[in-house]
Amino acid sequence: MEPILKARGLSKRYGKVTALDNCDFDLMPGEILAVIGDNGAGKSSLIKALSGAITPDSGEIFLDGQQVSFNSPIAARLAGVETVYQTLAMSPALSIADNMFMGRELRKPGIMGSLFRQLDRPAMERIAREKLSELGLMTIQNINQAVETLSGGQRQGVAVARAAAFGSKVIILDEPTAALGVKESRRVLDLIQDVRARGIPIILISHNMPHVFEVADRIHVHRLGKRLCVIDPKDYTMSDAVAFMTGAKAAPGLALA
Ligand SMILES: Nc1ncnc2c1ncn2[C@@H]1O[C@H](COP(=O)(O)OP(=O)(O)OP(=O)(O)O)[C@@H](O)[C@H]1O
Repeated sequence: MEPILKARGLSKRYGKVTALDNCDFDLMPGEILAVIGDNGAGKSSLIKALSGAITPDSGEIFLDGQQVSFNSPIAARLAGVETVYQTLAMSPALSIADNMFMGRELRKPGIMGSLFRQLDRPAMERIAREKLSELGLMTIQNINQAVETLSGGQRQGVAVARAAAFGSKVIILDEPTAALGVKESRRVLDLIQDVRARGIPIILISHNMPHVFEVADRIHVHRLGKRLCVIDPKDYTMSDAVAFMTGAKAAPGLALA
C-alpha cells in the first residue's frame, strides 16, 4: 500500500534554529497516525509544511502519489488536506451552519445567471445537519445556534465535522483534546475514530499519551526535527514512547544519540 501523504527530506530553518532536519513522513490510507515529540521537536513545523502554512527550505511532499507544493493552507485544503488547529478558526458569533460552510457557501441561482446570488440557507442548514448527524453529533440540536454558545468539545466536534464533510483526503488535528475536560475529550476521541471509520486518515498531534495510545494505529516519534522512528502502540508502553522522544532510551533500531 502506498502512503496517501508522504514527505521526503523536509528541512526548515529559522535563523540558527533547525525546526525540520531532513524529515521523512508517511501517512497510510485509513490510519490514525499520531505525531509525538518533546516541546520544540518540530511537530508544528512538520504539519505546517504538510499543510501549506510554511514553505520548507527543501524536501518533497506527495499526495496520492503526486508531488505537490502548497503555497498556502487554502491550496492544501482545496487539494484535500484539512488542518484543524487548536484555535479552530471559527467565527463565534456566526451559526454552526455558517461556520461549517465558511468559504464554501452554497448560493441559489441569481438574476441573469450568476449575478446577485443569495445564500442557499435551507440547503446549507440541511447539509450541516446531515454531516453532524452522520458523525453522531446530533446532541447539537440547533444548527442556527451561534458557535459561541457551544461547549469547547462541541466546538471541536463542529470543526472536525467541517473538516470531514467536504471530501477531505487527510485531516490534521493539532492537539484536539488539549483544552477539554474528561467527558468532552472522550467524545472527541470517539469522533476521531468515527472519522477514521469513514475512511479518512488522520494525523494527530498530541502531548496526551493516553489519548495517543488509545486511538493511534501508528506513532511517529519526532525528535530534534527528524522522524526518529514509527512505532506500533501495541508493541510499546507510554513510558517507552516518552523515553524515545526525550532521548532517555534508544529508539528501535537506533543507537542512543
Ligand atoms: N516562526 C518561527 N520563528 C523562529 N523559530 C521558530 C518558528 N517556528 C518554530 N520555531 C522554532 O523551531 C523549533 C521547532 O518548533 P515547533 O513549533 O515546530 O516544535 P513543536 O514540536 O511543535 O513544539 P511544541 O510541542 O512546543 O509546540 C523550535 O525551536 C521553535 O522555537
